[in-house]
Amino acid sequence: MTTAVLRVERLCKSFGGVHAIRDLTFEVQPGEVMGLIGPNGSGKSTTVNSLAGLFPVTSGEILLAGAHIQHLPEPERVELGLARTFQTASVFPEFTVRQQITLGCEPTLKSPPLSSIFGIGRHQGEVEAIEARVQDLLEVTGLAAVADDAVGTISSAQQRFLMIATALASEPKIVLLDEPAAGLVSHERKTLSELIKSIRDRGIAVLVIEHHMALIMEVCDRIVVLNFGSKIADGTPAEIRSSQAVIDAYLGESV
Ligand SMILES: Nc1ncnc2c1ncn2[C@@H]1O[C@H](COP(=O)(O)OP(=O)(O)OP(=O)(O)O)[C@@H](O)[C@H]1O
Repeated sequence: MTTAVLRVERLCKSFGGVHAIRDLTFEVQPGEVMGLIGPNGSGKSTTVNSLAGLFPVTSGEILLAGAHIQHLPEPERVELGLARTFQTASVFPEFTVRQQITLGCEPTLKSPPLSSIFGIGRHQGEVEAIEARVQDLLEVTGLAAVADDAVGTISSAQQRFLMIATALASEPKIVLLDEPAAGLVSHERKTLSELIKSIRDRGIAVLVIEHHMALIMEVCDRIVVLNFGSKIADGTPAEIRSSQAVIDAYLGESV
């Protein structure tokens, strides 16, 4: 039996009297794309933020490739193979696209912090490997043409792809994508769905939060549905589409 890349067990997170996540259990298998959907306020972002270590959980367990991570700070989770993107682009506008992705490689380096950008104290053996990794990510995310442009000058869609490239630079076992399609137009969403599939084809698991149902139904192998912080369904896109509980809580008759 393969070990799940991510296992969430009986997770609870409360903010004062607000129970944002209640007793949530699910698994993501290696190389699987899992969608996390639900109405506004159902607990999706709280789940991703809890997994990434943005704040402590109230109770429950989080296992990354079989190891408990719920007590670890965010940077250690990244080093162990859990990467994420944010709903809003959080980048350094004065850096070039290439530098921004290079910075994403830092958690995997033996050299001192920021040596990948400033070139001081770098292990020579790492230099070529990093450059090759960054070039590969520029190409896979469609950013090669703007590699040497300042981050602040590229389009908002390109900034979204840059966030994914930066997350992938840490060579994760799983990447958490928080509303990656927000603000994208149709042809950009198509590029995004191809990118998500190519991430899976590299053996990296993906957990994606998204309100754009056509994208979710197309790219996901499995979908977990939340409502009021609790899981109300877990199944294939076809199963989710026909679940009466999901239709009642979230989808309506629209898909
Ligand atoms: N930092 C916080 N402090 C207090 N309450 C919070 C906090 N973050 C989230 N909540 C509450 O937790 C619940 C779940 O919110 P969350 O943002 O996780 O939902 P969501 O499914 O991601 O919603 P959306 O689709 O609108 O992004 C909501 O009731 C929200 O008001």
